[in-house]
Amino acid sequence: MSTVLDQIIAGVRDDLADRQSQTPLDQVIAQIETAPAVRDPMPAFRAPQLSIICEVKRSSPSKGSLAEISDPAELALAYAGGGAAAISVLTEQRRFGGSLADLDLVRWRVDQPILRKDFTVEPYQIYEARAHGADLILLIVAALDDKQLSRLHQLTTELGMTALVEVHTPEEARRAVALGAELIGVNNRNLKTLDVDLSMFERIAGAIPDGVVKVAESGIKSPAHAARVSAAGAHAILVGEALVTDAHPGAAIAAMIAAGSINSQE
Ligand SMILES: O=P(O)(O)OC[C@@H](O)[C@@H](O)c1c[nH]c2ccccc12
Repeated sequence: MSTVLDQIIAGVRDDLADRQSQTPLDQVIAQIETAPAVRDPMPAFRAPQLSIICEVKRSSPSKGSLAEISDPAELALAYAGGGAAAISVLTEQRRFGGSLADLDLVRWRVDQPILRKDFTVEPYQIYEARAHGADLILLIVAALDDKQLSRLHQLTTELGMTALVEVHTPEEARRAVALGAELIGVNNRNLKTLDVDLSMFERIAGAIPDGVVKVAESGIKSPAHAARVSAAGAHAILVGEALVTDAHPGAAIAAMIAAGSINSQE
């Protein structure tokens, strides 16, 4: 039976084929020449305080529509004002309502490193991310075999970007570590069923060696949640829904950073 992840990826591949026929790869590669320089997100993630990657997300397969977001750059600026270490922009269209145009808008107005959040399955998407000014891309281990994973990871590094390598099981964490990933995200949401369980991070973080930056992703809605994953070893959290649905996202971010940084203030 096909999982939600399989269905999402089938749509992503269709949309990708359309873009590839409109803009051949050599044109995308030529666009990289004029793209802004890549920003390195790792120093901020390695800082003693809890870092937050704040997500621009209009809708999701689990919740449907979350927020209108007529101006993604305006929202990203509010995130930056609250202390975001990086901004995640969902570019998947069918289920998340995003686009590369959103990425462009945010890139023009915000100085923080930007994650192009999509279901990366082909090198084309990585060139495209770089051409549109992304600094990080997402690699979902559950969606890729080891050969694809290592090819896509290597290309990301060659283009000067950072890969956020996302896992949901101890076996996927083992594969991410074997790849040499320096930034690993534990998704508390199972992309095959969409169930969220905050204890996933706690269960998997211990299997990720020191030196790797650990990100707790999904289902983090409050300062208490931020404190919980920080106590379990998260250097950063990735938050979408709780911020796009909050009237004062900047204040919500500041409260999460404060609650999640108590452990680091020894
Ligand atoms: O909105 P939330 O529950 O705060 O989650 C944000 C982020 O973790 C989530 O959007 C996400 C994590 N991994 C993904 C992979 C693809 C699309 C989306 C995601």
